[in-house]
Amino acid sequence: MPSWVIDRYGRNDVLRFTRNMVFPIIHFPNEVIIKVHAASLNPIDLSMRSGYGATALNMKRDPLKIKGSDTEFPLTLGRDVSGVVMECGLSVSCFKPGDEVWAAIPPWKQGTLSEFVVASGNEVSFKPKCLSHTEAASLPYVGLTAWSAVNQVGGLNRNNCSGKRVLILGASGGVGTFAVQLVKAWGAHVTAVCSHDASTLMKKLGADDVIDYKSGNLEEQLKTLPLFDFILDNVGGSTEKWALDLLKKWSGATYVTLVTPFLINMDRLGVADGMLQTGVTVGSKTVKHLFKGVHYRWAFFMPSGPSLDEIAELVDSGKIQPVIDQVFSFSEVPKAFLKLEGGHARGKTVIDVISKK
Ligand SMILES: NC(=O)C1=CN([C@@H]2O[C@H](COP(=O)(O)OP(=O)(O)OC[C@H]3O[C@@H](n4cnc5c(N)ncnc54)[C@H](OP(=O)(O)O)[C@@H]3O)[C@@H](O)[C@H]2O)C=CC1
Repeated sequence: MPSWVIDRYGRNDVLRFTRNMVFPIIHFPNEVIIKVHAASLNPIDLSMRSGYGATALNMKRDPLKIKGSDTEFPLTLGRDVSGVVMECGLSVSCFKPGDEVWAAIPPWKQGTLSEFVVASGNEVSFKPKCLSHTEAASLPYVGLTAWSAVNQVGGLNRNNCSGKRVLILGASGGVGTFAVQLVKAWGAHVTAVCSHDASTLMKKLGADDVIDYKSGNLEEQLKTLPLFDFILDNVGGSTEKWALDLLKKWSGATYVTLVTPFLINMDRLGVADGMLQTGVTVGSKTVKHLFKGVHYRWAFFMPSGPSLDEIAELVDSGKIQPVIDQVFSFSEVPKAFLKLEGGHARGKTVIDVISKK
């Protein structure tokens, strides 16, 4: 089947189009095969192209590897899919061939830059009815990441979010544009931090305050605002040195970052030492900030069909809309990677897998 694959890690020239990728088969009774209509790219695709996370991901891939090949290559990138169910394993009762579905495929599985992809039934959900496949493919990975950070790790939900002051750093990208809409839909007061040229988009998505991080000292600008109940950090780096001081103290206020050294530590130090290092880092930071009266947390993308069901409801009720930066045809996948690599995302980079171009 037609797929974009890599045979080694590296820069953009490692991407290779083939018509001869082996058609996927159902290994476990809970799996479904999806015909991919559209996919999208995320920063993790760029990182994985260069070998990021290979140590940990290869451990998870092992059960599949022993079924045929002794390496992870040829490896297909791409995490998001919107498409149509082609075949279901024997224990799949929620879906049948012909259903229009969406999913985010975890990074240890073969990806969606391909004509077909295999997913576990519990990773799949019915596509929002109001969206085309192209629109739908822009949401699962960033939506589930934001859901994990805001809801599962941060503890915010539709019942407790009303009136809470939420700060989103890096609000103009894939995760940020979703997170702004999510907490706004739950009634929060949202402060979005982005470049000046994204401020109209942020207002359109519902942000109450928009701060341009390039105009003057960001920390000083944010200190002039009332304290926050929740911070989502999509930027990382030096931000966490000062951002936690913007939280209300001793009130359960939480800072959640998506930029963590979890997989890098394992690539650098091996699995055991990498996990140890990660545990020590997150543990010491959590305790340090707990003594200062605020919560410090890391969050990760979590594949989940049930969470996608909830996201689909928000989409179909008009509370969350896809934010698409640019759409590429399947033949333009390398160009789409270069676009993503250029940074300054305003929402998502989408691939129309079955377009005729
Ligand atoms: N832990 C996990 O499981 C996951 C982690 N992530 C991570 O979260 C981060 C965000 O992901 P995603 O939204 O998909 O990325 P995108 O590339 O879509 O967006 C990043 C956005 O941040 C903006 N930006 C860059 N620097 C700053 C800054 N200093 N302050 C404010 N905004 C800034 C960029 O625009 P501009 O430069 O023009 O301002 C861009 O709009 C990435 O680092 C990603 O790796 C994502 C998913 C899962």
